[in-house]
Amino acid sequence: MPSLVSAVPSEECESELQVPVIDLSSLKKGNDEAEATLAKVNKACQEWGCFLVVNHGIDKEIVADMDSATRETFKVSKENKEKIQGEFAYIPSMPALPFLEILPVNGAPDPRAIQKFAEQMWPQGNSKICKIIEKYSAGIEELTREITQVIMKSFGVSKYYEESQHWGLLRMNYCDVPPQARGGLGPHTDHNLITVMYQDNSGGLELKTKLGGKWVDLKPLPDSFVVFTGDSLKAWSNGFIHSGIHRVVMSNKSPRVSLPYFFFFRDDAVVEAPPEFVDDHHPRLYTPFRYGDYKAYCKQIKSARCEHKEFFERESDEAFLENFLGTSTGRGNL
Ligand SMILES: O=C(O)CCC(=O)C(=O)O
Ligand SMILES: [Fe+2]
Repeated sequence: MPSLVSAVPSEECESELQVPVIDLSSLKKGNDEAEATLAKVNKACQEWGCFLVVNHGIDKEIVADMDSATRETFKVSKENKEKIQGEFAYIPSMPALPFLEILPVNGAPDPRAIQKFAEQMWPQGNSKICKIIEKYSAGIEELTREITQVIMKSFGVSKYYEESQHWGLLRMNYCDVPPQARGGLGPHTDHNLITVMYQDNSGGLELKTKLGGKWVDLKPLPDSFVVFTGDSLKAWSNGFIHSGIHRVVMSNKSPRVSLPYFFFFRDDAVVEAPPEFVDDHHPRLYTPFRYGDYKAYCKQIKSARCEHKEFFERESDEAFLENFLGTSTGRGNL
């Protein structure tokens, strides 16, 4: 399979330090253009674990409405936000998450789940915000599935994409840093397959380069979404796909909104690299594991760390996946 080329960052990436921008509309054009875009996606996954998408098909009005709806939602009382409980609960600002609040919209884009969410936030519900979240989350769900398939296609393994194996979670992030302070979200990788994220124009999002470990600004690009490939895809691709360390560092800015849509394996799915990723030169790096076990492992460690301030600043020198599996191997980012 031609895509199995070990990732060595090209000079172009090293010098310009610019995360690749993928024009999704080019995939629907002639074969040559589509092939070139797939090659770019493949390279971005191997070298960066991150890319931006443009011409993705989600109207900018829907995104702008969702940005406003998110700001409106965070204005509700803490008591109401705390009603969001369960596996994915409201997370108030914590010592390791200075000035960041996180609200999951569990069950979106299902309209009944969104209505339940709105009723928890506002006693009378909020049909306007429900409609906005419905439209946005349906769009981002479809886009995320499309991007997942494009990534798999770029590695020649799209036959393994199974609609029912995956699900998504929309989260609202709100970061309000007081004057003279510094805050955000500490360095981490995402544990899911991919994350497709809107960020407003505040800035502050950074990605660590795979080789060299330099922090690169993921500057807001109008009408784009940021895509991170996570630990699950790294394991599933036998280490070919990179899981990029990223963080948010902000000071002296007006409140920042971001909307990550996390795409997961189902808990009982077994994450196992298909044979296309394994050969004599690329032995199997990760023992197959049940995704739910890995998710629980990460959650336990992360929850404990939220209480400790040092985890905001601390460099993520730790590889969750390798520690979970008790291996010390990896391709490139350890
Ligand atoms: O808010 C951001 O820009 C990043 C969020 C993020 O990395 C996460 O929630 O995992
Ligand atoms: Fe993240």
